[in-house]
Amino acid sequence: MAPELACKVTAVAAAKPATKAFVTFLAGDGDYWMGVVGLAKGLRKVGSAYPLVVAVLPDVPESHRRILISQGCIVREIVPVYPPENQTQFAMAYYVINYSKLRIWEFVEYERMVYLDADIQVFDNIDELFDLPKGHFYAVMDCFCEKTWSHTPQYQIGYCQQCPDKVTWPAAEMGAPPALYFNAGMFVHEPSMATAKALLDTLRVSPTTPFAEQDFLNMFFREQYKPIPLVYNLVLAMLWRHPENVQLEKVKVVHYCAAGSKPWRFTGKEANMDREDIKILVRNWWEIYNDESLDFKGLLIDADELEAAAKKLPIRATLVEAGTAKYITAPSAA
Ligand SMILES: O=c1ccn([C@@H]2O[C@H](COP(=O)(O)OP(=O)(O)O)[C@@H](O)[C@H]2O)c(=O)[nH]1
Ligand SMILES: OC[C@H]1O[C@H](O[C@@H]2[C@@H](O)[C@H](O)[C@@H](O)[C@H](O)[C@@H]2O)[C@H](O)[C@@H](O)[C@H]1O
Ligand SMILES: [Mn+2]
Repeated sequence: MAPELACKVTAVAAAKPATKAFVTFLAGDGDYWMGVVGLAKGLRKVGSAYPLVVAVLPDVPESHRRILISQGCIVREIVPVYPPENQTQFAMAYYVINYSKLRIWEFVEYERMVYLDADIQVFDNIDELFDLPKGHFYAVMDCFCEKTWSHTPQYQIGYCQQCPDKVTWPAAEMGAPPALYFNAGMFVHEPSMATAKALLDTLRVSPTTPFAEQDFLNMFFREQYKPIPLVYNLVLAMLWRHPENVQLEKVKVVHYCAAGSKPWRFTGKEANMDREDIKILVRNWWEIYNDESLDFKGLLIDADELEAAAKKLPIRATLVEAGTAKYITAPSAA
């Protein structure tokens, strides 16, 4: 075996198994796979040391799974989680599938994971999040000012946790103000079968609510929740709702969650989508998505082995066959 290859293989073989990883969620046969590819390339661009796991529902087509594997992702199929009898109108009808995110607590081969929605892009290295003290649930505070919150008392009186002094919470009439509430598009968690079971057992007896699994996670982790700075999950509405809280040049993670802001289907026609800052953020997403230098290079594998990989076997092994020195590097930054 060529000496330079031997050291490569040794280096890979010696690499510790990944006990930390980013994880995202993919459902359906629509275009969110483009968000996952963008995220995988973004994490590679910032030189993250951890792989990207993609929890896919059974309805994600093989063709999309192959694309994700070719970008170095570790594809894991999950069993869908359906909420109890659906008594409520979700803020967005498709939110019903988002309860399946809860399966990522079952990924117990990882001791720590950072969850990122597929409509998120990472523009600066955030690996430090994996080393935050254990025992807490870390996520960024959300904003209550968008119309999607019109069902809530805080929206009706113009109260938002992002500016608690602007409209004082009328405790006398309305009791205690709402607990700090996080956006569930990004969070740091510790997989555990006990937590996974407790989540599903609790879900079974919890009423569904407009923000689906986001509301549920806020209720479940209410005592452990620790806010982390907004730079780790810029919910786009903050740009026009609370610009005083945003220093865009310091933002590390952008969450394209505002209506009409998904970069891969951006038209610029919806409210606020004609803003210069939004157009720049969408352009920045596309620059990463289209950058071929960020494509995953480490996969030297023929079709039948890709077939095996597409059957959700995580690619971590080093395959070296005498004669045909083929090897797969463990996905580094996804
Ligand atoms: O058709 C869909 C809708 C949602 N998602 C996943 O569910 C997450 C939450 O949905 P979304 O980000 O659209 O919600 P928002 O943050 O905009 O409220 C997405 O980021 C994807 O990871 C998906 O894979 N396919
Ligand atoms: O299923 C509920 C979803 O709720 C959240 O999105 C909302 C929330 O951020 C609101 O505050 C915004 O107003 C809204 O635009 C945005 O879509 C999460 O981002 C998403 O991952 C998912 O949990
Ligand atoms: Mn999102």
